[in-house]
Amino acid sequence: MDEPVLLTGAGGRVGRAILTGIGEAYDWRLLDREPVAAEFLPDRVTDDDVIVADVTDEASVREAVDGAGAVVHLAGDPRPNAPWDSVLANNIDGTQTVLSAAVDAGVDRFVFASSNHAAGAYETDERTPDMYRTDDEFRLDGSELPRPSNLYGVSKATGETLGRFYHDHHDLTVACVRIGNLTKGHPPKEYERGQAMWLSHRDCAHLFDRCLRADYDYEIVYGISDNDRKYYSIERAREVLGYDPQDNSAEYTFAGEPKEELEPDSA
Ligand SMILES: NC(=O)C1=CN([C@@H]2O[C@H](COP(=O)(O)OP(=O)(O)OC[C@H]3O[C@@H](n4cnc5c(N)ncnc54)[C@H](O)[C@@H]3O)[C@@H](O)[C@H]2O)C=CC1
Ligand SMILES: O=C1O[C@H](COP(=O)(O)O)[C@@H](O)[C@H](O)[C@H]1O
Repeated sequence: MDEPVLLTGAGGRVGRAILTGIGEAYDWRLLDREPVAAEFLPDRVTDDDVIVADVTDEASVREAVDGAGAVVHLAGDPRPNAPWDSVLANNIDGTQTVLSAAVDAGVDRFVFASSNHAAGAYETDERTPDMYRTDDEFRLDGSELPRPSNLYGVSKATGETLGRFYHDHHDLTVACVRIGNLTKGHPPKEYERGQAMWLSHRDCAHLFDRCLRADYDYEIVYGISDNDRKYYSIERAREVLGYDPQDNSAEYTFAGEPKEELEPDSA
């Protein structure tokens, strides 16, 4: 891509994973309401490319998106127990502000950080905990209707719908990534659900790279590594985006230790 990519929420956990993995592959504009730590800034990023602003501040967002070819929109309140006033402002109004500015600026594609919590209510008492286990065949694939776990999940389902609206009416290419549970170095410890939806840092960066490069129209995909335990299908992401994850929570013990290091030396 020749034009810059605007990354909102650049200083957060997902933003840092993306910048660490593919920071040198694009010309970035980074927007966050907090300063982005210098250690995560790609080499070519200058002070002019870093915007400290809120995504609900329309004038700042319009300036940030001007001339960008794509937007990766991460900024928002990530707390599953976030209150309505926060998700309404940061997640719903913020996403609409960025989408609206993006189409007005002629941006071609928009990659949205949705969440497992947009569909968390499929995890019924009858299905859990079996669905978190390797031998269970239940799968969600992104074609199902949203069933949010909480108001945060409602805000993510709303972001997906806003993306659909701007795709249908303004021809914007949109990918909504229902991110599972991103942790660095190892899967969430002693947490079956978290290990079923683990997204490693390198698979996260690779998936967002594929969202920026692949040819598609509007997609909802799950963002998890290739975990043996899984209840989210990653087949659509493989087929349409060319996602080829390298990590699997089964390569770690339940306590989060890499199994390889525990195996006796075979030499
Ligand atoms: N970390 C995870 O496992 C998952 C994350 N997500 C989504 O990914 C996105 C990023 O999440 P994380 O990096 O984990 O969260 P984070 O809290 O580490 O990062 C969010 C970043 O966005 C910024 N931000 C928040 N509200 C803003 C606003 N109104 N204007 C400008 N900047 C704002 C924050 O300053 C922060 O740097 C969120 O939308 C979250 O809902 C979804 C599923 C799982
Ligand atoms: O959307 C999100 O989901 C992950 C996983 O959810 P959890 O309920 O298992 O913790 C969460 O860690 C992350 O903060 C959130 O943004």
